Amino acid sequence: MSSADKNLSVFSTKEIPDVSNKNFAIVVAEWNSEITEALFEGAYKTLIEYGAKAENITRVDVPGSYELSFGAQKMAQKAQVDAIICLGCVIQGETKHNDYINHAVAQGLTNVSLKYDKPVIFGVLTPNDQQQAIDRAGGIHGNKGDEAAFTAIKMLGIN
Ligand SMILES: Nc1c(NC[C@H](O)[C@H](O)[C@H](O)CO)[nH]c(=O)[nH]c1=O
Ligand SMILES: CC(=O)[C@@H](O)COP(=O)(O)O
Repeated sequence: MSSADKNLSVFSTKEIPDVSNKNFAIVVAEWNSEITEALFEGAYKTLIEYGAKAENITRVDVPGSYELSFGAQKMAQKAQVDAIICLGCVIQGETKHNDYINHAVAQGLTNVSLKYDKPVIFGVLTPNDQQQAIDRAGGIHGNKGDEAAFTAIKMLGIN
């Protein structure tokens, strides 16, 4: 189904777990910071809106989305961290570089999640151009940061 004119950030608010005592790490890629900062703002706002405490949210910055896996691993190794949200934006260029990054970070985050038995959320935009990124970082298609944060909360309800 086309994403045209669709808010991709609509999600069910049923059965939201209590996360008032849960610790979240948000790993943010610095590449395309205009976009990733908007994703972070959305994720942070959503965590607070659904019960997380500001003092229980830690932010870590990495250079690019490819480094999100390493940043996630460093956070997952911390016993007190309950869930990790990874935010990035990989815009297609002239070569296949974006494909290699996207595949690497998707697999890398999955590996960290399974290795440390903790939710590691893929909040990485993979747009074809800047406008598609803007549309998904607080624009007409919602905010992928909101979705990523809400996903982390819901995953903490799985025991
Ligand atoms: N072009 C983008 C990058 N490229 C940088 C890589 O993520 C990585 O930092 C570099 O290959 C060194 O390991 N990163 C993004 O997040 N977004 C891009 O559009
Ligand atoms: C996705 C990126 O790393 C981006 O800088 C690649 O650009 P290009 O494929 O034009 O080298």
